[in-house]
Amino acid sequence: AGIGAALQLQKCQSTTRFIILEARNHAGGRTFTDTQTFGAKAPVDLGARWLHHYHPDNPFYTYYSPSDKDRIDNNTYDRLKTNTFDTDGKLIPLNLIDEAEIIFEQYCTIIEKYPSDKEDISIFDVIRDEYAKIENEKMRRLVGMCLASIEDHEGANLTEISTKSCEIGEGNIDAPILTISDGLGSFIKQIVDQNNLPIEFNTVVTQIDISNQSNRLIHISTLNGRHYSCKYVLITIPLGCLKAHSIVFMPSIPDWKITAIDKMGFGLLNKVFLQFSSIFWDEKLQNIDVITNHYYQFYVCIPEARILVLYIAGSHARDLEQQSDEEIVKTLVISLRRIYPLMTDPIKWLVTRWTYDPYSCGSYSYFAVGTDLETVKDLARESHDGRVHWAGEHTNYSGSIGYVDSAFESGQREALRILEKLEQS
Ligand SMILES: Cc1cc2nc3c(=O)[nH]c(=O)nc-3n(C[C@H](O)[C@H](O)[C@H](O)COP(=O)(O)OP(=O)(O)OC[C@H]3O[C@@H](n4cnc5c(N)ncnc54)[C@H](O)[C@@H]3O)c2cc1C
Repeated sequence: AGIGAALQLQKCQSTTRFIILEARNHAGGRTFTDTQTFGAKAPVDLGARWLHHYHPDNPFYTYYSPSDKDRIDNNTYDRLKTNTFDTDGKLIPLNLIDEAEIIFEQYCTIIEKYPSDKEDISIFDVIRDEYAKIENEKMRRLVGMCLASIEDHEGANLTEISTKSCEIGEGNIDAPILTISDGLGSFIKQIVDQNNLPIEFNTVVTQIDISNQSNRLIHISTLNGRHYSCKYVLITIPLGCLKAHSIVFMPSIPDWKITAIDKMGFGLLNKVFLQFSSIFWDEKLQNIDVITNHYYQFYVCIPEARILVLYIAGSHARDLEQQSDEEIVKTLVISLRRIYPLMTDPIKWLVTRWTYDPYSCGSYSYFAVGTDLETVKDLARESHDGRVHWAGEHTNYSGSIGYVDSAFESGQREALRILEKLEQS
């Protein structure tokens, strides 16, 4: 969001002076491509990997021309390029998956048709009775897996997600999805470098003082003892940091915004990267889904780097964060070995723990039970006499929320507002 705003402000730099204060030692926030752990030839995105809504309306469209190495898909899941294995390690035939998907589609229709005049309840509460009716244990597991894919997408448990609002904020979901081979984080970094954006790295903002009425200047203090003054400030820190009160506001954030911050859901999606000395799975596969007695394991395959990436969300992700890397890897290897008895142990691994990232405190926002578009509008609405502006994926009320392009669009939106005010003053 900060980068989107900065590019917009840069267009009018002759009249507007601005600076981005960034806590980390690099740009991109939740888009970061790691080229160290597995080497420069095996870049991995620790946060966002896919550029969704990839069509000419996407603000990134003009910034990037896909190369032959990149991929453009209609979906991140292709059933023909996915193998699904049951608890006994046996491959589940496609016709059973199809059957499960038909039931899942019926649930989606029930969710969509939930009456708008009824009290909001969780997705799970809406389908609970139908789900309980499935007598065949295998089918129950398969439908459960389809349901778990929603949890993966939202970063939250079905018991937490709003039935009435879950469809909002997806944007043009049918538009293609771009996978950049060098990493989405590398692409965002490239935009920052090419445009020479004025960023002060390693600058953790701790306090924003808007109380001075005499000169109408806002005073910003940072952890490394620096002070900045400005007319307007745009806050683009993640919702997780707002929930954790990581910046002190003087006077404090108004109650209506605090309510929105507290109510809106901020989910958790983690990734576990496992690199092997050789590929033991079918090289053509895009995904491997494994049903275990504890949770569903969704792997994305990166054969060119001999890597499998586990995506895990919600409470399972929170539980996993409590374990050591070695414990996590051991559990995953045990369930994978049931399918591939001859596989070797991974040679390298990497586990993300987004909850404990102090500059994110989770992964991305979702509509928690009881929230709606008004909540997002409150998150976006300026405060403190119009001098404090707000952007970030969680504020993008006129498009999608939770995505990289959502964040960028919200930054552009607020930059235009600030520019308008500066022009009028
Ligand atoms: C595991 C994971 C997978 C994801 N996958 C996808 C995907 O495939 N596609 C997709 O579109 N989206 C994905 N997302 C979501 C996407 O990454 C975010 O929606 C988007 O990057 C958010 O951008 P933002 O500008 O709102 O926040 P951020 O990118 O988090 O930027 C906020 C910035 O504020 C900085 N900051 C925080 N606190 C302070 C402070 N006190 N002082 C100074 N600076 C501070 C942070 O360091 C950060 O740089 C994923 C996210 C995660 C975590």
